[in-house]
Amino acid sequence: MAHVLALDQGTTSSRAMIFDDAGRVCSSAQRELTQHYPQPGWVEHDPHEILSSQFDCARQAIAMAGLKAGDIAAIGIANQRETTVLWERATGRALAPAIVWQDRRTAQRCEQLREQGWSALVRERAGLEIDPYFSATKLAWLLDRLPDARVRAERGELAFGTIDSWLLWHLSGGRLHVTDASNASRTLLYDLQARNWGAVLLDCFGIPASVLPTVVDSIGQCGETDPEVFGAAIPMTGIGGDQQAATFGQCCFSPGMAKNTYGTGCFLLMNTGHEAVVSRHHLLTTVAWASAGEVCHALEGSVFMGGAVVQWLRDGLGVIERAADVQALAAQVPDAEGVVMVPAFTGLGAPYWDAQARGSVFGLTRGSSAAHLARAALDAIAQQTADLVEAMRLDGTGDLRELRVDGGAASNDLLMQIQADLLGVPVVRPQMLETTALGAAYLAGLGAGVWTDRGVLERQWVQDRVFEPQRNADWRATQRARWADAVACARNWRPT
Ligand SMILES: Nc1ncnc2c1ncn2[C@@H]1O[C@H](COP(=O)(O)OP(=O)(O)O)[C@@H](O)[C@H]1O
Ligand SMILES: O=P(O)(O)OC[C@H](O)CO
Repeated sequence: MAHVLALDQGTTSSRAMIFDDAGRVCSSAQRELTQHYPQPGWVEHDPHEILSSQFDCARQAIAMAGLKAGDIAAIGIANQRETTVLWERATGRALAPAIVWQDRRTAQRCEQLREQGWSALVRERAGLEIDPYFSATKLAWLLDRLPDARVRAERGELAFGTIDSWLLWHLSGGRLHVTDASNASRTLLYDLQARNWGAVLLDCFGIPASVLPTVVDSIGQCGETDPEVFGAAIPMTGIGGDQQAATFGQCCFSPGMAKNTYGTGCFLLMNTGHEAVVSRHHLLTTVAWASAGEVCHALEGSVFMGGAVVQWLRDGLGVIERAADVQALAAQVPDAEGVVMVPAFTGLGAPYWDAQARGSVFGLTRGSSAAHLARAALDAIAQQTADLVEAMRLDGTGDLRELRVDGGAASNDLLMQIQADLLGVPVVRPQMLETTALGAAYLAGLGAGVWTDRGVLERQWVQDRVFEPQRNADWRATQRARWADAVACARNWRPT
């Protein structure tokens, strides 16, 4: 029996899971990652803690499965995307903390670039919005702020990478400086048509080509681990940004299929096939995966506050003890009774891209309780997702037939029912909710020949529950209109 090791390096934790060739979980290990907030709007990780936590749990997962490194057929990597690391090639030491995708320090620079009129060209070439979310302005910030960094980068002494590149560099003992196309397509520097770094984009963001990794396929061998790391050389045959990996793990292999992951944020990706559909409604065009020179694209909507709203109810307001308690609290009331929450705590992502909007609650009365707030929080998660589905429809993707769901908050039955009601399409939850790690294993297993084709994987996908819509179109229209009003009010509020 063949075994595949999946490394899932996420925003809040590093995870490692071993799967057998029937797609079953043999072992799983996880380590929390320290979050650093050195200034308002800044979010950082220690790149070396990312390495130690990820490698420790990989070793633990191998041991827990009763295996040795030599028994592992392949390693697949799925990672938090956009997060930016700059390191010294000679020593492999990071020059500064990693700037995390949630970090807003380059908001002004992005505004400047938008004012200079770069948005249309960038959207056309990179498929993305000019927003601090993506890597390019984070990397430029490091090159401009760290002593001698720009000169050293131009001399070829420094390497840039998203977390996949950073892990691969150290897994290979400093031999590999690569990234896959799905991660590259989150940097603002990758030209979707040229299928490589784009000279105009490098110019726009002021990035020297000498710091960039080589772009490789998501499926296929890119190298082997240094035997020092796990005790034997293991082929590394799969790489994907975590949301693209989850799309693969959900077996959304055909155009029109979509998944939404309800984690800290919500990330909805729809497979658009070979075509890189450029959105006219502020969604993102992204590489889903690349294999044997073939590229599959996706339209993506990224929502910054998903399950994190529930964390706020827990840690900020203290109205629940555990995230899962939100369901019972929200179920105490039949609906939010006019309370609408817009969770723009860090601005709004797709399709608004409004860095200035702030979290707001509307419609409070003397009768409003914690239960109404909890209900409004779940409504808000589902409404933000409905915004994305609506934008996709306007982009001409056709009507969504069903939405596959995963991530921590997808275990919430009430949220899933609200989602189905607001979308008017079935919401389908698989038994396996760790689809990111599963997707990394699938990419790697296909790359190593553990699985011969995607049909085998489709047969391993098992449904847990389908949530059918229970409300009519009039109800949906009223709810959506109320939400649109609330979003407009939240966007009119300007923080001082
Ligand atoms: N039953 C639940 N209902 C609603 N939200 C939940 C529930 N369980 C977990 N969450 C939320 O889901 C998120 C954790 O999901 P996870 O997929 O582990 O996220 P990530 O990979 O982004 O760290 C947290 O923000 C948490 O508040
Ligand atoms: O680490 P996650 O699962 O919250 O995913 C983060 C995304 O990749 C950011 O784009």
